[in-house]
Amino acid sequence: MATSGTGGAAGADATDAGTAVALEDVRKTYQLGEPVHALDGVSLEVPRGSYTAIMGPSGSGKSTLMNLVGCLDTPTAGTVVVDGEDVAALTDRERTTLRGTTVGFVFQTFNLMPRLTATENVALPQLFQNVDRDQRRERARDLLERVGLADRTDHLPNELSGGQRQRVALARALVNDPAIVLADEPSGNLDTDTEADILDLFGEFHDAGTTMVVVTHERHVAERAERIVHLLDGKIERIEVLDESEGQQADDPSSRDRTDSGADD
Ligand SMILES: Nc1ncnc2c1ncn2[C@@H]1O[C@H](COP(=O)(O)OP(=O)(O)OP(=O)(O)O)[C@@H](O)[C@H]1O
Repeated sequence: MATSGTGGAAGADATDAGTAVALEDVRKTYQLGEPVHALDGVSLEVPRGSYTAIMGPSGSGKSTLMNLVGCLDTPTAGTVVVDGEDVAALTDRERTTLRGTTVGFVFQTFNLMPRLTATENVALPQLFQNVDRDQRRERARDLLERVGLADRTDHLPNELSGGQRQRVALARALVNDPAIVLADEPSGNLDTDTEADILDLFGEFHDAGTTMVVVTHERHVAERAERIVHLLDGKIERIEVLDESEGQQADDPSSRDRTDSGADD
């Protein structure tokens, strides 16, 4: 299950209960003067409960891909299916609901509310979940403790360091226990110890069944995943299967370091 063995069959499996995210021949073109083909025919299946890293040079389309999977944007062509839903077929309201309940998004810019404390920021997404105030605060404080901020719960964002803000954003992304966590450069601002704590936390969520998709420039961060999708010029260059922990790919040398034919035109 660590990788799609069938390449271009993403669409066929799009509503498969075992698939968290399916992209089929996805294109995203920005029209700013000269058209920019940020994604140029990407097909990818992300199995439920898997841990995927996305790597690639600056401008290769990583953030564009994450925005599509996070239901923040729609493709120019092709289909994006998240948790069984074709994102393009949803109304704005349905897309917002899917984003709020199924996906936890850790942005490169943290988007914290400046006038809310760390606890209030983390508790915010639960407002849409019918959780009462005390429970919201308790859950938020618990997560802040898990990201190492037990002593900063009442601080405002501008009273926190960049790395601490990053951890508040992470706690907020996890607060609704989303089925899919998307993280764009999650450890960019963190010192080595904090980074290790965050990556351990990702590992815990993955062990508990959460689907993890992490964009990173750092090889050691990517190596926490089961596979690395390498993007180049808006296309999947290759998919590298790591999968040390599961052992299920160990007998299948053909699945290592291979090119996913479904990703190519
Ligand atoms: N809103 C936009 N309007 C126009 N062009 C855009 C827009 N967003 C991204 N692009 C262009 O699309 C391409 C892919 O950008 P994207 O942000 O997805 O790359 P990336 O791999 O995430 O890069 P980085 O590692 O630098 O964050 C780039 O050439 C970028 O300039």
